[in-house]
Amino acid sequence: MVVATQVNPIRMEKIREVDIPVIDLSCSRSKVAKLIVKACEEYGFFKVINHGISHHIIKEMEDESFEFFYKPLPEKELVGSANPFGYGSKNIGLSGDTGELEYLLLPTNQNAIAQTSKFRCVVSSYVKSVRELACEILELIAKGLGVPHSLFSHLVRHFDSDSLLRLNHYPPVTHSFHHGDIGFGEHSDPQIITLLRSNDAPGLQISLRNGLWLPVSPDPHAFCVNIGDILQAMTNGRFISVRHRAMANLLPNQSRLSMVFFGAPPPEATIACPPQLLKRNKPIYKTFTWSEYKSHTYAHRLGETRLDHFKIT
Ligand SMILES: O=C(O)CCC(=O)C(=O)O
Ligand SMILES: [Fe+2]
Repeated sequence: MVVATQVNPIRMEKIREVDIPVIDLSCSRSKVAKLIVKACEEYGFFKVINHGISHHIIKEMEDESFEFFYKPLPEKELVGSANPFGYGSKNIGLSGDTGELEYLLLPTNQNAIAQTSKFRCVVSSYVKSVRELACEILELIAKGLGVPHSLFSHLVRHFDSDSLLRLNHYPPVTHSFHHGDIGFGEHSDPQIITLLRSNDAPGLQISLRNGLWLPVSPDPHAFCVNIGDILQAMTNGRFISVRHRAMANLLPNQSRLSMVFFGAPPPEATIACPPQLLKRNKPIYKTFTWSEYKSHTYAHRLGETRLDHFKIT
């Protein structure tokens, strides 16, 4: 006897709820190291809480940033255009990309921020704290991967490290903008690691492997951490340099501010996957210097997958 199977005419597809990993840095180092490596492999993105950076340092940096952005345009322009450091509005980079934001690019090396004004003092203590947190995270990654402790962090601690602080201000857009309009276009960050802190206005989204965009809920008490292209190259593609974007700020009365630290190598550092991480695999990427990578990045559009150019074919 043949029993007819009942076919449900409506096929329900359960879209898996994706939770962004939130990692509590006050847990044991070995547990945290494992969780971070897993997050870097699955998403290239996670949040950290209990990170140890004082609320006071973050708040002062936020207040000073708003004070700068609320100045009249001619005053903001006095700091020079954002090439390589200074003020920019709407134009992102030199290849024609634009966005619904204004921003300030600041150097992070000790000499450049010799303390002469309140603003520079505040930047200096924020950078010091966030650089230390970035290096701690890189050391936890090294532990999780079983490679020497300072394999990645020494590049960011190096005196000539090309690390950068970027302050992004997304004022509320006033004209004909719609839900879904972009504030800062899709890209991956070229450096080693990025630590982003935003105020409580939403906007950041990350791209999942299946091509869906996942909004990241704002949390002023957490830092968002994302893997950059250099760490994808140094792990031979094991870690994902996550593609992300920021949506235009449609809030009627609230500005969005993101303060973004990019941990970068010194210009002449050679970037290659160390033998311990290659195991028996062939290297995917050619060896290059950070300065070569940066030149390539700046000569191309924001949305390009710039690391592909360095693939061994
Ligand atoms: O403001 C944001 O949330 C994203 C900014 C960003 O991706 C960047 O500055 O590289
Ligand atoms: Fe970014």
